[in-house]
Amino acid sequence: MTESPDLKDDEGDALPPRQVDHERARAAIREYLFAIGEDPDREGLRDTPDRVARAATQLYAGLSQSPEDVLSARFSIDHEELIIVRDIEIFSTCEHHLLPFHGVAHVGYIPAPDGTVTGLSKLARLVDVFARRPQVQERITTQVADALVTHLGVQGVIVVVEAEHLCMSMRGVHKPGSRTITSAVRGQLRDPATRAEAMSLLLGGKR
Ligand SMILES: Nc1nc2c(ncn2[C@@H]2O[C@H](COP(=O)(O)OP(=O)(O)OP(=O)(O)O)[C@@H](O)[C@H]2O)c(=O)[nH]1
Ligand SMILES: [Zn+2]
Repeated sequence: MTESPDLKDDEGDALPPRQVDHERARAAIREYLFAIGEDPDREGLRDTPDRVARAATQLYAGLSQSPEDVLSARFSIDHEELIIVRDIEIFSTCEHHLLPFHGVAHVGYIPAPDGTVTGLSKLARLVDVFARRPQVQERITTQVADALVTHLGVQGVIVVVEAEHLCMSMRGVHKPGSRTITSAVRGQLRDPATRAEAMSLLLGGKR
């Protein structure tokens, strides 16, 4: 397994990618069902711990993936202008309540000075690497931006994420429909004119 530099221990050393321990997850969900007053042996719930453990391998697949693997697809096309992929659907899990948050991510970047770009789909894959972990929205946003700087050497990047958090909709404060918007901007895209152009392209025609 390759090391994943974005996963660090308390000393800042890189941790190896993590796989879901299926048996442990299954046993924990069975126990959780007992804890909420359910009977995990009743017919409808009998296979639920196993299903939830299998679902966890998808929901948290990003824990075993690293951004540099995704960004290894590179093409030299001598392009040094803004590239934007917007409306990338994003599903993540809030690390506070383990409930979903769902929305869209928009990613724009100005390639490295040598004009090297990555595949368009890789931007969406990069978002998934960070979204498929227990997360907060701000961290996904900054991790995507920083990965493009670190691994692709981009001259500028802007990432905007808009999402609804089910922990705010179906419990707690009970505010369905509220959307949280986060952004991260690096390099040349901090320039006000470039940033304004990027924002109008990112959000253009949507409002
Ligand atoms: N900043 C940030 N907060 C989040 C995110 N997802 C969930 N939260 C918030 O995490 C906070 C946790 O607050 P706590 O007071 O510790 O937990 P709680 O008692 O369940 O809070 P309530 O949700 O207000 O009922 C809540 O305000 C959530 O809205 C996120 O992605 N970013
Ligand atoms: Zn939450």
